Amino acid sequence: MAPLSVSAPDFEIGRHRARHPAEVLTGCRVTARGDDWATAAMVLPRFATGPDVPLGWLGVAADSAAAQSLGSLFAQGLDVRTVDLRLDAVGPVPSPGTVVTARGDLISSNHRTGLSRIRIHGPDDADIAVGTARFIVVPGSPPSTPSTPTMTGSESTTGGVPLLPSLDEIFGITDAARHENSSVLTAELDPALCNRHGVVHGGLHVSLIDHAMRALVGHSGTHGDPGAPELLDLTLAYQRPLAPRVDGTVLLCATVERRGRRITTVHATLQTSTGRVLTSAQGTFLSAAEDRP
Ligand SMILES: CC(C)(COP(=O)(O)OP(=O)(O)OC[C@H]1O[C@@H](n2cnc3c(N)ncnc32)[C@H](O)[C@@H]1OP(=O)(O)O)[C@@H](O)C(=O)NCCC(=O)NCCSC(=O)Cc1ccccc1
Repeated sequence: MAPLSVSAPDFEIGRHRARHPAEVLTGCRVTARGDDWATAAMVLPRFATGPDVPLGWLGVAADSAAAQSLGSLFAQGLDVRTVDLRLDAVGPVPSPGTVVTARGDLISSNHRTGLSRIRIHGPDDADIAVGTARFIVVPGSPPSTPSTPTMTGSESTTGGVPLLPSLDEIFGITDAARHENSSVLTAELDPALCNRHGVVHGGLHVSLIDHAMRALVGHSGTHGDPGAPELLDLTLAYQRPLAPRVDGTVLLCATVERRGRRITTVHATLQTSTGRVLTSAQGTFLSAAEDRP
Protein backbone atom coordinates (compact mmCIF):
# COMPACT_ATOMS: atom_id res chain seq x y z
CA MET A 1 0.00 0.00 0.00
CA ALA A 2 1.33 3.46 -0.92
CA PRO A 3 2.37 5.64 2.05
CA LEU A 4 -0.35 8.04 3.17
CA SER A 5 1.54 11.27 2.76
CA VAL A 6 1.13 14.57 0.99
CA SER A 7 2.93 14.01 -2.26
CA ALA A 8 3.28 17.54 -3.65
CA PRO A 9 5.84 19.37 -1.52
CA ASP A 10 4.96 22.70 -3.10
CA PHE A 11 1.36 22.65 -1.77
CA GLU A 12 1.07 23.84 1.78
CA ILE A 13 -2.49 24.60 2.68
CA GLY A 14 -1.53 27.28 5.20
CA ARG A 15 0.18 29.36 2.50
CA HIS A 16 -3.06 29.98 0.62
CA ARG A 17 -6.14 31.83 1.85
CA ALA A 18 -9.52 30.07 1.67
CA ARG A 19 -11.87 32.24 -0.42
CA HIS A 20 -15.05 30.30 0.28
CA PRO A 21 -16.38 28.07 3.09
CA ALA A 22 -16.46 25.22 0.56
CA GLU A 23 -12.70 25.59 0.28
CA VAL A 24 -12.37 25.36 4.06
CA LEU A 25 -14.49 22.20 4.10
CA THR A 26 -12.66 20.46 1.26
CA GLY A 27 -9.18 21.85 1.99
CA CYS A 28 -9.13 23.25 -1.56
CA ARG A 29 -7.09 26.38 -2.22
CA VAL A 30 -6.54 28.50 -5.33
CA THR A 31 -2.77 28.19 -5.63
CA ALA A 32 -1.90 30.34 -8.66
CA ARG A 33 -3.65 32.66 -11.11
CA GLY A 34 -2.87 34.38 -14.39
CA ASP A 35 -5.05 36.56 -16.63
CA ASP A 36 -6.68 33.53 -18.28
CA TRP A 37 -5.76 30.54 -16.15
CA ALA A 38 -5.79 29.40 -12.52
CA THR A 39 -4.92 26.35 -10.47
CA ALA A 40 -6.57 24.98 -7.32
CA ALA A 41 -5.22 22.12 -5.22
CA MET A 42 -6.51 19.89 -2.44
CA VAL A 43 -5.20 17.01 -0.37
CA LEU A 44 -7.55 14.06 -0.76
CA PRO A 45 -9.12 13.22 2.61
CA ARG A 46 -10.08 10.00 4.30
CA PHE A 47 -13.76 9.81 5.28
CA ALA A 48 -14.59 8.48 8.77
CA THR A 49 -16.79 5.82 7.26
CA GLY A 50 -17.40 4.76 3.73
CA PRO A 51 -15.33 4.69 0.62
CA ASP A 52 -12.30 6.50 -0.74
CA VAL A 53 -12.65 9.83 -2.45
CA PRO A 54 -15.29 9.97 -5.22
CA LEU A 55 -14.64 12.12 -8.30
CA GLY A 56 -17.39 14.53 -7.27
CA TRP A 57 -15.40 15.56 -4.19
CA LEU A 58 -12.99 17.27 -6.61
CA GLY A 59 -15.83 19.51 -7.85
CA VAL A 60 -14.78 22.45 -5.67
CA ALA A 61 -11.26 22.38 -7.14
CA ALA A 62 -12.68 22.09 -10.68
CA ASP A 63 -15.21 24.92 -10.30
CA SER A 64 -12.79 27.19 -8.41
CA ALA A 65 -9.96 26.81 -10.93
CA ALA A 66 -12.34 27.32 -13.86
CA ALA A 67 -14.01 30.38 -12.26
CA GLN A 68 -10.68 31.97 -11.33
CA SER A 69 -9.45 31.57 -14.92
CA LEU A 70 -11.83 34.45 -15.68
CA GLY A 71 -9.58 36.66 -13.56
CA SER A 72 -9.65 39.53 -16.05
CA LEU A 73 -13.40 39.93 -15.42
CA PHE A 74 -12.86 40.11 -11.66
CA ALA A 75 -10.32 42.87 -12.32
CA GLN A 76 -13.17 44.86 -13.96
CA GLY A 77 -15.29 44.53 -10.81
CA LEU A 78 -17.47 41.76 -12.27
CA ASP A 79 -18.29 38.33 -10.82
CA VAL A 80 -19.36 34.99 -12.28
CA ARG A 81 -21.92 32.24 -11.54
CA THR A 82 -21.52 28.69 -12.81
CA VAL A 83 -24.21 27.88 -15.40
CA ASP A 84 -23.08 24.36 -16.32
CA LEU A 85 -20.15 22.08 -15.63
CA ARG A 86 -19.03 18.79 -17.16
CA LEU A 87 -16.38 16.38 -15.91
CA ASP A 88 -15.12 13.36 -17.87
CA ALA A 89 -13.11 10.82 -15.88
CA VAL A 90 -9.88 9.81 -17.60
CA GLY A 91 -8.00 8.09 -14.78
CA PRO A 92 -8.50 6.83 -11.24
CA VAL A 93 -8.94 9.19 -8.30
CA PRO A 94 -5.75 8.70 -6.22
CA SER A 95 -5.80 7.47 -2.64
CA PRO A 96 -6.27 9.65 0.47
CA GLY A 97 -3.33 11.89 1.27
CA THR A 98 -2.50 12.61 -2.38
CA VAL A 99 -2.50 16.20 -3.61
CA VAL A 100 -4.61 16.77 -6.71
CA THR A 101 -4.54 19.92 -8.83
CA ALA A 102 -7.26 21.35 -11.02
CA ARG A 103 -6.27 23.80 -13.74
CA GLY A 104 -8.77 26.09 -15.42
CA ASP A 105 -7.92 27.67 -18.78
CA LEU A 106 -10.14 30.30 -20.29
CA ILE A 107 -11.42 29.31 -23.74
CA SER A 108 -13.49 32.42 -24.43
CA SER A 109 -15.25 35.22 -22.61
CA ASN A 110 -17.11 38.45 -23.25
CA HIS A 111 -19.14 40.76 -21.04
CA ARG A 112 -21.95 38.16 -20.80
CA THR A 113 -20.44 34.67 -20.49
CA GLY A 114 -17.17 32.79 -20.14
CA LEU A 115 -16.15 29.23 -20.96
CA SER A 116 -13.21 27.44 -19.32
CA ARG A 117 -11.46 24.15 -19.87
CA ILE A 118 -10.76 22.03 -16.78
CA ARG A 119 -8.01 19.49 -16.27
CA ILE A 120 -7.59 17.65 -12.97
CA HIS A 121 -4.41 15.70 -12.36
CA GLY A 122 -2.54 13.98 -9.59
CA PRO A 123 1.17 13.81 -8.86
CA ASP A 124 3.40 13.06 -11.84
CA ASP A 125 0.81 14.77 -14.07
CA ALA A 126 -1.41 11.66 -14.12
CA ASP A 127 -4.78 12.76 -15.52
CA ILE A 128 -7.87 12.21 -13.38
CA ALA A 129 -10.53 14.18 -15.27
CA VAL A 130 -11.06 16.81 -17.93
CA GLY A 131 -14.07 18.99 -18.54
CA THR A 132 -15.54 22.42 -19.14
CA ALA A 133 -17.44 25.00 -17.13
CA ARG A 134 -19.66 27.77 -18.48
CA PHE A 135 -20.17 30.93 -16.42
CA ILE A 136 -22.51 33.87 -16.62
CA VAL A 137 -21.11 37.29 -15.82
CA VAL A 138 -22.88 39.21 -13.07
CA PRO A 139 -22.17 42.55 -11.40
CA GLY A 140 -19.61 42.20 -8.62
CA SER A 141 -20.29 43.29 -5.07
CA PRO A 142 -17.88 45.18 -2.81
CA PRO A 143 -15.34 42.93 -1.05
CA SER A 144 -16.19 41.96 2.50
CA THR A 145 -14.76 39.68 5.13
CA PRO A 146 -15.79 36.11 4.27
CA SER A 147 -17.98 34.39 6.86
CA THR A 148 -16.16 31.93 9.04
CA PRO A 149 -17.53 28.45 8.49
CA THR A 150 -18.00 26.16 11.45
CA MET A 151 -17.04 23.05 9.47
CA THR A 152 -13.29 22.84 9.47
CA GLY A 153 -12.99 19.07 9.35
CA SER A 154 -10.52 19.05 6.49
CA GLU A 155 -7.97 20.75 8.65
CA SER A 156 -7.88 17.87 11.15
CA THR A 157 -5.34 15.41 9.86
CA THR A 158 -4.08 11.93 10.61
CA GLY A 159 -0.50 11.41 9.50
CA GLY A 160 -0.83 14.11 6.81
CA VAL A 161 -4.21 12.84 5.60
CA PRO A 162 -7.22 15.11 6.28
CA LEU A 163 -9.84 13.18 8.22
CA LEU A 164 -13.48 14.07 7.50
CA PRO A 165 -16.83 12.74 8.74
CA SER A 166 -18.83 10.54 6.37
CA LEU A 167 -20.30 12.23 3.27
CA ASP A 168 -23.78 11.69 4.73
CA GLU A 169 -22.75 13.62 7.85
CA ILE A 170 -21.01 16.40 5.89
CA PHE A 171 -24.11 16.95 3.76
CA GLY A 172 -26.54 16.59 6.67
CA ILE A 173 -28.30 13.65 5.07
CA THR A 174 -31.03 12.72 7.50
CA ASP A 175 -33.16 10.33 5.50
CA ALA A 176 -32.81 8.07 2.49
CA ALA A 177 -35.51 6.32 0.49
CA ARG A 178 -34.08 3.80 -1.98
CA HIS A 179 -35.93 1.79 -4.59
CA GLU A 180 -34.55 -0.32 -7.41
CA ASN A 181 -34.41 2.48 -9.99
CA SER A 182 -34.76 5.65 -7.94
CA SER A 183 -33.72 7.15 -4.64
CA VAL A 184 -34.30 10.31 -2.64
CA LEU A 185 -31.83 11.61 -0.05
CA THR A 186 -33.00 14.35 2.32
CA ALA A 187 -30.24 16.82 3.14
CA GLU A 188 -30.01 19.67 5.63
CA LEU A 189 -26.95 21.56 4.56
CA ASP A 190 -25.02 23.59 7.10
CA PRO A 191 -25.71 27.29 6.26
CA ALA A 192 -22.06 27.88 7.18
CA LEU A 193 -21.21 26.31 3.81
CA CYS A 194 -22.64 29.35 1.99
CA ASN A 195 -20.64 32.24 0.59
CA ARG A 196 -21.39 35.82 1.61
CA HIS A 197 -24.32 35.92 -0.84
CA GLY A 198 -25.87 32.97 1.01
CA VAL A 199 -25.38 30.46 -1.83
CA VAL A 200 -23.53 27.16 -2.01
CA HIS A 201 -20.37 26.84 -4.16
CA GLY A 202 -21.00 25.22 -7.55
CA GLY A 203 -18.33 22.61 -6.81
CA LEU A 204 -20.32 21.31 -3.85
CA HIS A 205 -23.32 20.74 -6.15
CA VAL A 206 -21.00 18.34 -8.03
CA SER A 207 -20.14 16.52 -4.78
CA LEU A 208 -23.82 16.31 -3.75
CA ILE A 209 -25.02 15.06 -7.14
CA ASP A 210 -22.20 12.49 -7.38
CA HIS A 211 -23.08 11.25 -3.87
CA ALA A 212 -26.77 10.94 -4.76
CA MET A 213 -26.05 9.05 -7.98
CA ARG A 214 -23.66 6.61 -6.31
CA ALA A 215 -26.12 6.01 -3.48
CA LEU A 216 -28.45 4.71 -6.18
CA VAL A 217 -26.16 2.78 -8.52
CA GLY A 218 -23.53 1.46 -6.13
CA HIS A 219 -20.88 2.24 -3.62
CA SER A 220 -18.73 5.32 -3.88
CA GLY A 221 -15.50 3.41 -3.52
CA THR A 222 -12.86 3.39 -6.21
CA HIS A 223 -10.23 1.37 -4.36
CA GLY A 224 -10.62 -2.15 -3.07
CA ASP A 225 -14.21 -2.35 -4.26
CA PRO A 226 -14.11 -3.94 -7.68
CA GLY A 227 -17.91 -4.30 -7.68
CA ALA A 228 -18.55 -0.56 -7.71
CA PRO A 229 -19.66 0.96 -11.02
CA GLU A 230 -17.22 3.54 -12.32
CA LEU A 231 -18.36 7.10 -12.95
CA LEU A 232 -17.41 8.03 -16.53
CA ASP A 233 -18.91 11.50 -16.77
CA LEU A 234 -21.10 13.98 -14.99
CA THR A 235 -22.88 17.04 -16.43
CA LEU A 236 -24.63 19.61 -14.24
CA ALA A 237 -27.00 22.45 -15.18
CA TYR A 238 -27.26 25.08 -12.44
CA GLN A 239 -30.81 26.36 -12.73
CA ARG A 240 -31.23 28.24 -9.46
CA PRO A 241 -28.85 28.99 -6.59
CA LEU A 242 -28.86 26.67 -3.57
CA ALA A 243 -29.45 28.84 -0.50
CA PRO A 244 -29.83 26.62 2.59
CA ARG A 245 -31.04 29.47 4.80
CA VAL A 246 -33.94 30.08 2.37
CA ASP A 247 -34.49 26.61 0.93
CA GLY A 248 -34.17 24.66 4.22
CA THR A 249 -34.24 20.91 3.66
CA VAL A 250 -33.34 19.93 0.10
CA LEU A 251 -33.87 16.68 -1.77
CA LEU A 252 -31.33 14.79 -3.87
CA CYS A 253 -33.37 12.70 -6.29
CA ALA A 254 -31.70 10.17 -8.58
CA THR A 255 -33.30 7.96 -11.24
CA VAL A 256 -31.78 5.28 -13.44
CA GLU A 257 -32.72 6.21 -17.01
CA ARG A 258 -31.30 3.05 -18.54
CA ARG A 259 -29.41 0.13 -17.09
CA GLY A 260 -27.53 -1.52 -19.96
CA ARG A 261 -25.16 -4.46 -19.83
CA ARG A 262 -22.19 -2.15 -19.41
CA ILE A 263 -23.48 1.41 -19.28
CA THR A 264 -25.96 2.85 -16.77
CA THR A 265 -27.23 6.40 -17.26
CA VAL A 266 -28.59 8.30 -14.29
CA HIS A 267 -30.54 11.55 -14.01
CA ALA A 268 -30.43 13.47 -10.74
CA THR A 269 -31.82 16.69 -9.36
CA LEU A 270 -31.11 18.85 -6.37
CA GLN A 271 -34.46 20.34 -5.46
CA THR A 272 -36.34 22.01 -2.66
CA SER A 273 -38.90 20.08 -0.64
CA THR A 274 -41.59 21.85 -2.72
CA GLY A 275 -40.16 20.45 -5.97
CA ARG A 276 -38.32 23.58 -7.21
CA VAL A 277 -35.38 22.18 -9.19
CA LEU A 278 -32.12 23.98 -8.35
CA THR A 279 -29.68 21.78 -10.28
CA SER A 280 -30.22 18.95 -12.73
CA ALA A 281 -27.56 16.45 -13.77
CA GLN A 282 -26.77 13.52 -15.99
CA GLY A 283 -24.24 10.83 -15.12
CA THR A 284 -22.82 7.84 -16.98
CA PHE A 285 -21.50 4.79 -15.12
CA LEU A 286 -19.56 1.79 -16.42
CA SER A 287 -20.54 -1.50 -14.84
CA ALA A 288 -17.78 -3.46 -13.09
CA ALA A 289 -19.25 -6.70 -14.43
CA GLU A 290 -17.37 -8.70 -17.07
CA ASP A 291 -17.89 -7.43 -20.62
CA ARG A 292 -20.15 -9.68 -22.66
CA PRO A 293 -20.07 -9.93 -26.44
C1 LIG B 1 -27.75 33.12 -13.12
C2 LIG B 1 -28.29 31.84 -13.75
C3 LIG B 1 -27.14 30.86 -14.00
C4 LIG B 1 -28.92 32.09 -15.11
O1 LIG B 1 -29.55 33.36 -15.11
P1 LIG B 1 -30.99 33.60 -15.67
O2 LIG B 1 -31.39 32.67 -16.74
O3 LIG B 1 -31.09 35.03 -15.97
O4 LIG B 1 -31.76 33.17 -14.38
P2 LIG B 1 -33.01 33.90 -13.69
O5 LIG B 1 -32.63 35.29 -13.31
O6 LIG B 1 -34.20 33.66 -14.53
O7 LIG B 1 -33.04 33.05 -12.37
C5 LIG B 1 -33.35 31.69 -12.37
C6 LIG B 1 -33.91 31.36 -11.01
O8 LIG B 1 -32.86 31.55 -10.06
C7 LIG B 1 -33.32 32.48 -9.08
N1 LIG B 1 -32.17 33.31 -8.72
C8 LIG B 1 -31.33 33.90 -9.58
N2 LIG B 1 -30.40 34.59 -8.86
C9 LIG B 1 -30.71 34.43 -7.56
C10 LIG B 1 -30.12 34.85 -6.37
N3 LIG B 1 -29.04 35.66 -6.33
N4 LIG B 1 -30.68 34.48 -5.19
C11 LIG B 1 -31.77 33.70 -5.19
N5 LIG B 1 -32.36 33.24 -6.31
C12 LIG B 1 -31.84 33.62 -7.48
C13 LIG B 1 -34.40 33.31 -9.73
O9 LIG B 1 -35.29 33.81 -8.74
C14 LIG B 1 -35.06 32.30 -10.63
O10 LIG B 1 -35.95 31.48 -9.89
P3 LIG B 1 -37.44 31.15 -10.50
O11 LIG B 1 -37.22 30.48 -11.83
O12 LIG B 1 -38.15 32.46 -10.62
O13 LIG B 1 -38.04 30.22 -9.47
C15 LIG B 1 -29.33 31.23 -12.80
O14 LIG B 1 -29.90 30.12 -13.44
C16 LIG B 1 -28.69 30.83 -11.51
O15 LIG B 1 -28.51 31.66 -10.61
N6 LIG B 1 -28.30 29.51 -11.38
C17 LIG B 1 -27.56 29.03 -10.23
C18 LIG B 1 -26.07 29.39 -10.37
C19 LIG B 1 -25.30 28.88 -9.16
O16 LIG B 1 -25.77 28.87 -8.04
N7 LIG B 1 -24.01 28.47 -9.43
C20 LIG B 1 -23.16 27.97 -8.38
C21 LIG B 1 -22.59 29.10 -7.52
S1 LIG B 1 -21.50 30.16 -8.47
C22 LIG B 1 -19.91 29.46 -8.21
O17 LIG B 1 -19.73 28.66 -7.35
C23 LIG B 1 -18.83 29.92 -9.15
C24 LIG B 1 -17.65 30.46 -8.45
C25 LIG B 1 -16.74 29.64 -7.81
C26 LIG B 1 -15.65 30.16 -7.17
C27 LIG B 1 -15.43 31.53 -7.15
C28 LIG B 1 -16.32 32.38 -7.82
C29 LIG B 1 -17.43 31.84 -8.45
